[in-house]
Amino acid sequence: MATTDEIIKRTAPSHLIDHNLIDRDVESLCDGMVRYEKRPAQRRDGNAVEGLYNAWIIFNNPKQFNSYTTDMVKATILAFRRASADRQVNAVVFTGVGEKAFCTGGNTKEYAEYYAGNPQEYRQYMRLFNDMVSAILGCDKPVICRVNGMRIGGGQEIGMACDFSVAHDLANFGQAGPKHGSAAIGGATDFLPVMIGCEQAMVSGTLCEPFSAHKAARLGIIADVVPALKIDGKFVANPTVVTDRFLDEYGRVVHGEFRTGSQFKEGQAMIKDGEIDLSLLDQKVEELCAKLLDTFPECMTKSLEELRKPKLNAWNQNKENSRAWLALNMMNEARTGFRAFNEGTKETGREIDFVKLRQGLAVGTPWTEDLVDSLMPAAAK
Ligand SMILES: CC(C)(COP(=O)(O)OP(=O)(O)OC[C@H]1O[C@@H](n2cnc3c(N)ncnc32)[C@H](O)[C@@H]1OP(=O)(O)O)[C@@H](O)C(=O)NCCC(=O)NCCSC(=O)C1=CCCCC1=O
Repeated sequence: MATTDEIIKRTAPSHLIDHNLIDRDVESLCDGMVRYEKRPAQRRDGNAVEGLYNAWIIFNNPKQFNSYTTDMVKATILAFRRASADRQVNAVVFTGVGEKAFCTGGNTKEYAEYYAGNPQEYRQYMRLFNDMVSAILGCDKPVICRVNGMRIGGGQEIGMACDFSVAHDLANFGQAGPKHGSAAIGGATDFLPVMIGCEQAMVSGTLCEPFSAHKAARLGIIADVVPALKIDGKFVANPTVVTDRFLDEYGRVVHGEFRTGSQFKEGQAMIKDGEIDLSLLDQKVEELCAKLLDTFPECMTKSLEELRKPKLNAWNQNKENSRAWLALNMMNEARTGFRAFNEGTKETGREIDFVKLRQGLAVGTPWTEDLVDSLMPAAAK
C-alpha cells in the first residue's frame, strides 16, 4: 500500500489558484502598521511542522496604543482574507506589538482631526470597520486574540469577534464609547450580552469602567489568563488585582477586582520595578494552536461557523444600522468627545464636563460650534 507521502507526491496538482483579492503585501497598505507573519505551526511537543503555519496579524502602532487608522483597517481586512485563503495556514493569532496594548480602538487623532463633523466620511470609514469585524467572524481558520495589553473600545470589539482570547494578566478590558462621544455599537453591544449576559454587558457598555484580565476570565470574555510580571526572576500575579481570595467578608465575589488605596499603589510600584515577560502568553497561544492543528480541518471550520452564530447573527442584524448612526453621531457628540480626548492632556483631562453639557441641553441649548468649543477640557479650566 502506498504511503500518504507517496500519494501526496503523486496526486497533488502542479498549479493552485490564488484566491486572494489582491496580490500585495499587507504591510505595503499601511506603512507596516499592520504586520502579517507566517510562523511555523508546532506540534504539542513544540516541534515545528513542515509546510504548515499560523498567521500572526500584528498591530504595529505602539505610540498610540495600537489604535487602528483607516489604512490599518484596510490592511487588516486583507490580512484576514489572506490567512483565510492560505492553504498552509491553520490558525490566526491576532495581536499587537509590545506589552502595553493589544488595541485601544479607533484612532482618536484621526477621528478628531478628520472625521469629526464629517458624517459622510465616517460612513465610508465604518464600511471598512464593519468589513474588518466581518472578516474576523468569517475567517475560515480559528482566530486567537493574543491579548498583549489593554483591550479598550473598538479594540475590545475586534477582540471579542475572535474565537479565543488568551491574555496576560496586566491587560485591562473595557469600552470607552459614552465617555468619548461614541456608543459601543461596533460589536460590543452585539457580543457582550451573548458572552457575559445582559446585566454585566450593560455595566461594561455604558459605564465604561475598565476591568482586569482575571475578571474578564471570570466573566467569560477570555479563555485563559497568564502572568506577565516577574519579580526577582519569578512570575507573580498582577499585584494591583485581588487574586488571593474569592469572596469578601460579605460573601461577594472579589476575585479579579482591582485593589484599592495603598494596596493598589503598592501594586503599581511593583509593576514599575518589575520585569515584563510575555513568554507564558506565547507558550499558551502556541499550545492552543497545536491543539487546533490536531483536528480535521473542515470539521474545525464547520464547528467555528456554528459556534460563531450567536455573535455573528447579532452582529449582522445590527451592523448597518450602527454604521449609519455612528456616521451621523460625528456631527455632535462624537465630534465633541473625540476632540476633547485628542486636544486634552493629562493636566487638563481628556473628557468634557458631562454635567455642564447635560445642564445646557436641559434648557434646550442648541449644538453650535461655540458650545462644542466651550466644552473642550482646556476651555473649561
Ligand atoms: C484608557 C486609555 C486606553 C489608557 O489611558 P492612559 O494609560 O492614561 O494613556 P493615555 O495618556 O490616555 O494615552 C497614551 C497615549 O496614547 C494615545 N492614545 C491612546 N488611545 C488612543 C487611540 N485610541 N487613538 C489614538 N491615540 C491614542 C494618547 O493620545 C496618548 O498619546 P499622547 O501623545 O496624547 O500623549 C486611554 O488612552 C483611552 O481612553 N484611549 C482612547 C480610547 C478610545 O476612545 N478609543 C476609541 C473608542 S471609539 C471606537 O473604538 C470605535 C470603534 C468602531 C466603532 C465606532 C467607534 O467609536
